[in-house]
Amino acid sequence: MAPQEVPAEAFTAAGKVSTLSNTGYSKRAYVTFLAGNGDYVKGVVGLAKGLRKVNSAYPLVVAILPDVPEEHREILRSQGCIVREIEPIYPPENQIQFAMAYYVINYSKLRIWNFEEYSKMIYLDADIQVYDNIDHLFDAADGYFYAVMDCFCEKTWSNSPQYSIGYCQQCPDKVTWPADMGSPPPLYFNAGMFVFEPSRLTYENLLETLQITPPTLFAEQDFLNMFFQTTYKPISLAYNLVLAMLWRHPENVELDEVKVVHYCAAGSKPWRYTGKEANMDREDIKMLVQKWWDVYNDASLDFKAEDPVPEEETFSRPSIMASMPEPALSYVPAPSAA
Ligand SMILES: O=c1ccn([C@@H]2O[C@H](COP(=O)(O)OP(=O)(O)O)[C@@H](O)[C@H]2O)c(=O)[nH]1
Ligand SMILES: OC[C@H]1O[C@H](O[C@@H]2[C@@H](O)[C@H](O)[C@@H](O)[C@H](O)[C@@H]2O)[C@H](O)[C@@H](O)[C@H]1O
Ligand SMILES: [Mn+2]
Repeated sequence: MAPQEVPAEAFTAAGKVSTLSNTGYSKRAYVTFLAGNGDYVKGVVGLAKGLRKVNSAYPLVVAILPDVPEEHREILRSQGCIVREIEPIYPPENQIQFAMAYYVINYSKLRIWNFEEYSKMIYLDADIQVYDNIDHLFDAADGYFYAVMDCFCEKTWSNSPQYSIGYCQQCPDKVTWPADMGSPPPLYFNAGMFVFEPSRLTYENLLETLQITPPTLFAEQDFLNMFFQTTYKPISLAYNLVLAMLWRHPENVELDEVKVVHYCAAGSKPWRYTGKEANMDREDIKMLVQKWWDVYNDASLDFKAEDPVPEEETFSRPSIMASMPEPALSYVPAPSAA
């Protein structure tokens, strides 16, 4: 276990915040994000079925942008998802060009901090699959932001200072950080999976801070790393295997112990996998893509009428909250990101 990781026992019963499963104000849920009318909806369906397969005790909330078509919303409801429409969020209008265009849509993820009827949530990208039960992560101590450390070695990082000197936090001793570049970057997480506590106050701080934070390469992932730098707790990569780790840092990966797989490497999205991109012809990649399809195609994992019905899609906030206006935000209808 890398020294910086939170020991597994941190998630044991000791210090459990609440024994109520999902009633009252200690509700818990998984949450993902869906934008556009493209095929990421398949990712969400796969995730909903994967969570059912591992007998998760908690529902899956899907935060959707207005451009998600009704047909896709219906598919998600029929799979037992709680569908919640959110408004897009863009960084300051005049600075969007500094983030890689593809990622700008991901700033809208920040809306999930406003789902305050939940006390704890686990965010999962739609290109993630859960192969072992991870409900115990909900018992992690409050007050921290839990996520898995990312890797800086893929080409997507080519415009970053880390990449330019061949530094990666996954092997910090390989290339020492040069003194003339200041102190080494703080531990940096992949924002495709994280454990967090929704809160109106945090939500407003996030949005206010965003308005004065120039966008950078990895858009909301960079922003979240800055915002949660002092409360970030690294957890084992078993909870978010960024696929590039298989060829960039195989010595850090114990594939048999991986619970969550993140299909973020170029060409690895199962629903559009061709096997033609770099590394996509690896046997482990082919196995993991097939594993995703096995869940997606398993009709026995479809939501059934006798399954516990997900909570209402809308909720009544205590009166004081209902009267609080949404913070003024400049946003434009999001382009379909699909
Ligand atoms: O057209 C899109 C692009 C992205 N996403 C959502 O935004 C997340 C982040 O994008 P992606 O996973 O492609 O980024 P990566 O992890 O590959 O960098 C996805 O998992 C989806 O949940 C989406 O719904 N539609
Ligand atoms: O908007 C920025 C995105 O940044 C992250 O993806 C990156 C990161 O994983 C790099 O390390 C990879 O090299 C790269 O391929 C991949 O796209 C998150 O997974 C995604 O949810 C989202 O936050
Ligand atoms: Mn992803």
